Amino acid sequence: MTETQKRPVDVAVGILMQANGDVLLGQRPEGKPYAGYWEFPGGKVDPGETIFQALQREFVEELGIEVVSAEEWCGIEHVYEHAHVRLHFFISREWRGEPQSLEGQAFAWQGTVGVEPLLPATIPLLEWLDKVRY
Ligand SMILES: Nc1nc2c([nH]c(=O)n2[C@H]2C[C@H](O)[C@@H](COP(=O)(O)OP(=O)(O)OP(=O)(O)O)O2)c(=O)[nH]1
Repeated sequence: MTETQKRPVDVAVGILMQANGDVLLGQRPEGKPYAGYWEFPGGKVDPGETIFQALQREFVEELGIEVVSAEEWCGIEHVYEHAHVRLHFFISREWRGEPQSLEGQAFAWQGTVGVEPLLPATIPLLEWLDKVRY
């Protein structure tokens, strides 16, 4: 087992949920592992940050959005070839700003999620999400 597989990396992931249940997904940009795959916006937690602070930072950097509040929803661990990740999913219904493509990525509001491919660790979330959508 390699070093990257042994040590899980914390990742903050945010699901922005509109009043009608639509959620925001983004497409991973070129140059990252799984480029072109769809995901919920987020990224790795930096040293010294709380997971929620990382979530807020990533949303500003990627989308120009200020996440005002979010509730921690569920956690998933997944071992990829490139990393062992511990994903912390938050649901936010309170944010400021409209999403902008600050890293050149595509994004889309989706009801029943129809974009693909999705990052493998995120796929099971969609079924659970349908239960809390409204
Ligand atoms: N944002 C996000 N990451 C996910 C999801 N599902 C999933 O398996 N991941 C994984 C993919 C990556 O291995 C990891 C996120 O790391 P990343 O490389 O995108 O993070 P980052 O933006 O901090 O990247 P960088 O600064 O290192 O370029 O979490 C998801 O739904 N959203």
